[in-house]
Amino acid sequence: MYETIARHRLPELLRAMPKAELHIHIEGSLEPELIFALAQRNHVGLAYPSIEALRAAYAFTDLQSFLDIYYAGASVLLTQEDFHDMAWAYLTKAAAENVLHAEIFFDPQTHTARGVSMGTVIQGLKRAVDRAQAELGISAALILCFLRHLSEEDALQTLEAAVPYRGHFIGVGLDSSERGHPPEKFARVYARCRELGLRLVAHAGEEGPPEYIRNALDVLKVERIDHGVRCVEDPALVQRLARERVPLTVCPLSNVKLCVFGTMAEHNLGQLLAAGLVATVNSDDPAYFGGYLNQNYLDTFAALPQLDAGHAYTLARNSFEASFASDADKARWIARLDDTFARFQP
Ligand SMILES: Nc1ncnc2[nH]cnc12
Ligand SMILES: [Zn+2]
Repeated sequence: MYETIARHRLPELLRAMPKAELHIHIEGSLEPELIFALAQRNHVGLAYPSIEALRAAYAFTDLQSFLDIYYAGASVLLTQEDFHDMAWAYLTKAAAENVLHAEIFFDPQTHTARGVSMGTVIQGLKRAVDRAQAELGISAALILCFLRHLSEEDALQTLEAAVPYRGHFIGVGLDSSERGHPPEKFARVYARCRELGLRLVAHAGEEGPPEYIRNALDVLKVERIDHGVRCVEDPALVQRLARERVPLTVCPLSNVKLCVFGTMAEHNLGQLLAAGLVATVNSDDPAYFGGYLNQNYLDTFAALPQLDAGHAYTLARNSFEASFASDADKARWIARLDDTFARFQP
């Protein structure tokens, strides 16, 4: 229906279209400038002498090489104000990119292991979420992620520490080092999360095999898969994901920076959409991977010639439909999306 919109208008359209972001680690939005400012404010020492030296270290060979530097960057976060400032900086940028709704991951174990309380993390983030709704008109919700390189016992204790703040987050996810830490390692903690009525997602099929995607669905009973790009290695799984309309939160710039794909031209987003999957575009860790949400859309569409305005519409619509927002909010946002595309029609 929108294929008639000229290719040269795509960048303008991609920027203007309303969209949701469903895969953003808030600690991955921490820009080097803010890392240095918070280090100074909190008297925390850093391993890098300057902002430029830190940024120069952002050359990753795989997920683990990134995670090592990402956890080091998060060490400057100590107070509620720090968590607020980090999330506020992200939400300000997202609102300027026509993101109407963001579902934001946070990694409490990264902070509680350093002696920062669960309340400090969650209340600081929640203040930014509430302020962004009031001052920027952007809707946001928090998703607590368990670190999969740690034990399930640690995840269970983390969940119990978060229960007093149950009203401040909508769901749980699973992130960090994927290989060697399969979803079934977290079966009991996800069962407890289901009892608590939390929404469930998990990273799977980023570096891990298609079996991790299957087990995230069958054992953890997740509602969305974060990344999931390796599903294409298992055609029966692709068929199932399409039939059951399981959303995939794909992160193109991340995938290239972490060498999941050699170049953006080799990314399989076009293949996922052609297979009828409910794929979405997301930024993952924008401060580390070279761009926020619109840059992900722009670079992907520039590199994949088969993607046109019809795909842009599908991706934006998928982002709303795959969100955990109310049906009324989804309908309102999709109406705004339709209005934007109508303006671009020849
Ligand atoms: N891309 C990613 N995969 C797994 N864990 C992460 N934590 C932050 N970004 C991540
Ligand atoms: Zn991620």
